[in-house]
Amino acid sequence: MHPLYTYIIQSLSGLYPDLEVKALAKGILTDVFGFSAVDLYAGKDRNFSTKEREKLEDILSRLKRFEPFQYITGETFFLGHPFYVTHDVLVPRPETAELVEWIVRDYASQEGLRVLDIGTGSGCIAVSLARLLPRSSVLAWDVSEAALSVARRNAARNGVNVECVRVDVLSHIVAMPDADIWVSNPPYIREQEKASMDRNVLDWEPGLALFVPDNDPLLFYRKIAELGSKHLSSSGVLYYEINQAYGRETVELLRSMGYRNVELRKDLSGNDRMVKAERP
Ligand SMILES: C[S@@+](CC[C@H](N)C(=O)[O-])C[C@H]1O[C@@H](n2cnc3c(N)ncnc32)[C@H](O)[C@@H]1O
Repeated sequence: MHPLYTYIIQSLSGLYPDLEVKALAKGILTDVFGFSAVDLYAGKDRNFSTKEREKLEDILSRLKRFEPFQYITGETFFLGHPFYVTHDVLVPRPETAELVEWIVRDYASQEGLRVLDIGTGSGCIAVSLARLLPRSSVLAWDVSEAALSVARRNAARNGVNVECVRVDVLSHIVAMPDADIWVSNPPYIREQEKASMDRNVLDWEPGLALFVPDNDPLLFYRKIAELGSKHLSSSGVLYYEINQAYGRETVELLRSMGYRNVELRKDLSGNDRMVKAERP
């Protein structure tokens, strides 16, 4: 094993689970410093400049403060494709990829769909749907202009068109688009859950993307469903990523608003995570 690999492991040991420390050590040396995995495991030496050494120390000190590795490198992969991430956007999660896969399976044979992604963040959902649904037109909303600029860069990076517009979905919206699919992974963590959250999320990811008031955890789901019941196309479908603690409540909310064929699904970890519902 390369001595730098061992050095990184020693520096981070005890701060993260062992497997994660190993993954970080490999990620730092291969993704950031361009080591090949073979050279790394063979312990093959290569010149490591003073500048590289300084950069490594900077990365380690940021990891010691639990900054997510994706923010340090400025990018991540979602459904196998590269996405820029900054502190203005949530790091895309694997559960969200499962939601995108559900939509793509449902609409595999259809072309020219109109899609609206509400709370687009990095644009991971919007950009992936633009890439995977042939000839679709995709509109992405977010209240954060900084997030929208990341989403625009990600659309360009992945070679797709996504129209990114600043909209506060909780306020009065003047122009509602016609769309066949509405998808949203809105903020859904209650303030009271902060106490049990990992520091890498709590200290570093944008609060605007995460939290809802304790007394109204379904705030975004209700508001978006209200708009959808009037403005989704007549055969339109709503897809949500949800808080695992609120599967039943979200389903009941949508049924009570007249949505049809409401379906709740679990993610790969077995938690209630996604809901699909047809327009009333
Ligand atoms: C949980 S993040 C999801 C980001 C991305 N769609 C994903 O799945 O990784 C929620 C997003 O909703 C945005 N947001 C928060 N409040 C909003 C509002 N009132 N109107 C529109 N977007 C909002 C946040 O800026 C954030 O980007």
